[in-house]
Amino acid sequence: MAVSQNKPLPKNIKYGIVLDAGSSHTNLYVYAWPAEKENDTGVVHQVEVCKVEGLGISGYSQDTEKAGLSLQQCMKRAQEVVPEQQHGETPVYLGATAGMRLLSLQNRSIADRVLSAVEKTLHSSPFNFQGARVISGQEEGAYGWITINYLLGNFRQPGWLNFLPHLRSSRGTSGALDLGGASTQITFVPDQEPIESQENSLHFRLYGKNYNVYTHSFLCYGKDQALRLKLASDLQASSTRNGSLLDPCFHPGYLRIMNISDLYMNPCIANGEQQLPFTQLHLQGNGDYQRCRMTIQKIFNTSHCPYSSCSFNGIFLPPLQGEFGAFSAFYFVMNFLNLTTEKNPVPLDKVTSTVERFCSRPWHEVKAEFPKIKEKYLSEYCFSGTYILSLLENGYGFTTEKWQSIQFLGKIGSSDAGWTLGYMLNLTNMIPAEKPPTRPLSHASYVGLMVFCSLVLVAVLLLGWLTFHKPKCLQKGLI
Ligand SMILES: Nc1ccn([C@@H]2O[C@H](COP(=O)(O)OP(=O)(O)OP(=O)(O)O)[C@@H](O)[C@H]2O)c(=O)n1
Ligand SMILES: [Ca+2]
Repeated sequence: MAVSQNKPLPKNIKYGIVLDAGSSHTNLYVYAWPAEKENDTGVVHQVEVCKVEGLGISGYSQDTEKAGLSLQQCMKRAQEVVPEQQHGETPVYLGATAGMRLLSLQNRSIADRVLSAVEKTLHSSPFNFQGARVISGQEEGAYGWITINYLLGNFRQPGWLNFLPHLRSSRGTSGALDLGGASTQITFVPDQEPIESQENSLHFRLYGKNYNVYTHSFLCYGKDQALRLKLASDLQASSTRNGSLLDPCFHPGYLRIMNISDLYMNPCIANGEQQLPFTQLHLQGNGDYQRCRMTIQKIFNTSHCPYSSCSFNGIFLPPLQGEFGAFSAFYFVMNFLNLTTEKNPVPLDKVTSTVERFCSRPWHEVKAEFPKIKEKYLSEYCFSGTYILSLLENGYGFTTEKWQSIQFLGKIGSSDAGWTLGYMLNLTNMIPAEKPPTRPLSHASYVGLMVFCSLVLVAVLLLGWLTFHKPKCLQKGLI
């Protein structure tokens, strides 16, 4: 085999920027990759994440201009990270998710104004602005799946192993579970083919391989909207006359006051505001995991299924298959509960008992233990932990055994797990349909191979010399 060498070129790094305009907040990601390796798998990585201060862009419906202004600080940060001479060639994309999907359903013209406001800010930056749009739930699921499999190296078929077919990477892909504030996605390659429902079926050809992927995005089943669904269902079931409600999903001693109009002001709650004799809801926590789980259960309708199997609300779900990576709020919540630190997945019964114990702790104690965590997050980890268990166990059917195939992940290497990287890879045509031809060895591998061959040669020569000119000490033995 002839060994050719790639001369080390001066590093030519390219950059790309994606803004993830989520329902609860916006993150700006800067990605970088060596220009000459553009089509390799696994070379693009995150070099910066900037968290935009304040609300998600859909939260500025009352003052749409502010949605644009809110992005300025992170755009400035991106200008510091990307070398100035490359600003003009660096693409910027903004993708908005479920918060904007809901706002569009509620009031299309306000949603358009929010998008125009963010476009204005991005246009005025020195980067190459490529567009701001609301991405579909299907895209969100698909790009999340592409991101994690790209970062985990599951698309990689190492060229140098190709002549040893039995060693060739036979690992499959990993499913993706994403939990946001307003929607949640499940995406994986099922065993069953074909996929029973067209709208849940995606087809990709990546690096010379075909993938038939199942995906579904549940709008309104992100953790913030799911809490609203639960509260609306609790209210409907209760006979409260003054708006006081005991809530088992909050800690004992926790109190929250909400405006009824805020609760109902959104398209997730189908039957809208009923004639209630009060305008405010007084929630009083009592930290009871079992009851919390029962109230959450009610937001999953499992009464009908027009397919061979369903998750809930009549949505098709094929049998779960393979490993899963669970990220965003799945990770934030599990990580807070210290359930992501061990090497192996934490068993389901331990997760359940941890959430149960956490829910039962008095609020003043929890607050004193975690003074630095935002109260909005902290007060909801009991609900969120219980919701995650309901969604995964009852919604998707992860049994005790299948639970072990879920890995909760925040980052893979330096990159956050999420849909943004997959989105950029796709829009910049960085994932080829066919496998790129095997490249000659990289400089580092070439040097390594040469050093290795030299060492082998020296060892052989030494052995030969020892065999024919045995030194006296070895002939007699040392004792
Ligand atoms: N350390 C953190 C960070 C976030 N959250 C919560 O996690 C949820 C989801 O966050 P994220 O995945 O960022 O959702 P978005 O992308 O904003 O929402 P969506 O994808 O639905 O548009 C939010 O309720 C947020 O309050 C949390 O509990 N702890
Ligand atoms: Ca999200």
